[in-house]
Amino acid sequence: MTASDALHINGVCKAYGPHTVLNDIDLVVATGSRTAIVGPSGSGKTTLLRIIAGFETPDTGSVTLGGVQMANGPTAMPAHKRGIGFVPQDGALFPHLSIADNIGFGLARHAPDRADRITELMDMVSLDAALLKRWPHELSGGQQQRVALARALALRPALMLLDEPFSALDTGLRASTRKAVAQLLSKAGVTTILVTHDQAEALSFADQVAVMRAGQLVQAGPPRELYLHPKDPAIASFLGESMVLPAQLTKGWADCALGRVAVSNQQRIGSAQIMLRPEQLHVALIPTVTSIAPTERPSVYGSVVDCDFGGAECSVTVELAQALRVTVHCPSSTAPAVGTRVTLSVSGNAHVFDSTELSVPPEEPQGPVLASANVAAV
Ligand SMILES: Nc1ncnc2c1ncn2[C@@H]1O[C@H](COP(=O)(O)OP(=O)(O)OP(=O)(O)O)[C@@H](O)[C@H]1O
Repeated sequence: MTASDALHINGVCKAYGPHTVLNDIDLVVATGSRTAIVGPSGSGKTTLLRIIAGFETPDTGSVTLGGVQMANGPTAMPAHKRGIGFVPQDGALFPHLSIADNIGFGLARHAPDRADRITELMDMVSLDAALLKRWPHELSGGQQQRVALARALALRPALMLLDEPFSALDTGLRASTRKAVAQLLSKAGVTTILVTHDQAEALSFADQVAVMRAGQLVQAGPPRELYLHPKDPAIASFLGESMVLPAQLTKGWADCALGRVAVSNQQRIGSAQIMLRPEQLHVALIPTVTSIAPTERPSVYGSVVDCDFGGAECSVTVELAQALRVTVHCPSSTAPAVGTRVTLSVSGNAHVFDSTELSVPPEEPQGPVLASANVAAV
């Protein structure tokens, strides 16, 4: 453990009766950083957050915050002594208290600086002090979430836990509230853990993303690292649209249904599964043959069979050889029409999934594989 590591979770296990909910969780969260915990419903995210907060105890394993032990198996420090802020999904403001009294709930009633501190907290969460006299039901959902955050910040917590705090907000408000909250927590230097179902939210909010699956923490790291180099296809598709293809690898190249594609792993040879993100795929109208040099000729041709209009972007489905279909996102302004013949090209490197059984070189070198079943997802 180092002094800069705010939170250490070591070997945490939790079961309810015969049902194991958390299985040997290890996680480190650095001081002042933001971690997002994502995973499918029932994977154990909220249980882990509740153990950190002190609302539940682990069966085994420990939780340490700033060098102080919060829990070691069922022996645990009470939640109110931990110095941890918690903002639940619905904000959970007290409906019978004014906004000022909600924010000042944990502050000493007769403290001389109470009013100043409440105004300062309103300012921190970018709310007008004129709202202090209102009741919770007189505020919008986004304003209520900010009040809930101000109430949690009032006690200057060492760690802030956010349990899906933006999920009740509509899309536009959700994005702006998320950004504002991220900025203010970062400015205040508060270490934060966010639990969310929304992978885009996790990727944009956090310095570290931790992916949970069936009670296990399957991968944790910087958002870009997880998005571009997920450990397995399930994590890949959980973090965004992905296309997983069987391929044959040779020295930095993969031969697959999309032709020859550069890969990030130069060492691997033989059979493997590779992944591309949709933004790496590009369609273009077929150029006249004389206008391109032979080496630049794209290797894959297809026909547009569907174009799904989505506002700024269209999802264009292209049928390749052997009836393989691939969906590509294009700006609506340049999306090719159904029936158009197009070329499909790939930019950047494909990610190669780790797989020990596939890293053994095949006995016979194999030629390029162009068409194969299994163009998964997108
Ligand atoms: N108090 C409890 N008693 C029994 N089972 C529980 C209890 N709390 C949670 N569980 C079970 O533990 C599992 C994990 O629940 P948890 O709420 O941690 O998942 P989650 O990943 O947060 O899910 P969601 O995204 O749907 O909120 C679920 O199967 C749930 O039914």
